[in-house]
Amino acid sequence: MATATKNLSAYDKTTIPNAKDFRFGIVVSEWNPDITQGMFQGAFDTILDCGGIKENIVRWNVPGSFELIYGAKKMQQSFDMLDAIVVIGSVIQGETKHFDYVCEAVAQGIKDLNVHNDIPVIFCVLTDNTMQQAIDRSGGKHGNKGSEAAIAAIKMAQLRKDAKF
Ligand SMILES: Nc1c(NC[C@H](O)[C@H](O)[C@H](O)CO)[nH]c(=O)[nH]c1=O
Ligand SMILES: CC(=O)[C@@H](O)COP(=O)(O)O
Repeated sequence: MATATKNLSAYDKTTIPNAKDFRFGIVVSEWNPDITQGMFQGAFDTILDCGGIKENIVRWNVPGSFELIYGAKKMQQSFDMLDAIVVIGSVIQGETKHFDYVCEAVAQGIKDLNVHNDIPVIFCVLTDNTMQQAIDRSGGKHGNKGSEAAIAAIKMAQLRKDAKF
């Protein structure tokens, strides 16, 4: 289903686990900061709306989306009690193929963290053709991908908790 046919911020709280006991890490890229800050706010607000506690949310910033990989890895090594991590980035097509390499590298790197480590890392990285597409998906007409990512983080934290018993 294309984003254009759904609202990224829509969720039914009755279907979401309570987030009160979960601790979240959020790594935020500083490229396209208005976009990434909008997604951070969406994620932060959604976690609190679902019962999360602001003191249980830690935020680190990194220079660009490529650095989300290392930032998430080091966050896992620095905090042994996190239940899920959300990485937030906005990659927008420029004149060259750099967009392709950054997007592929970040997707593969975050995938690898999920494969090799025990903390779910949620991929909240917009890969847009234009700034308007990014605006539309970070609190604009298509909702907020940060909210969608927060819901995924809560659900995966619960899955990880349930899997231990
Ligand atoms: N063009 C964008 C970048 N490029 C920077 C890379 O992510 C990286 O920081 C650099 O190559 C140094 O390693 N990053 C974004 O997040 N968004 C872009 O649109
Ligand atoms: C995704 C990028 O790195 C890109 O925005 C950089 O722009 P350009 O391809 O024009 O150098």
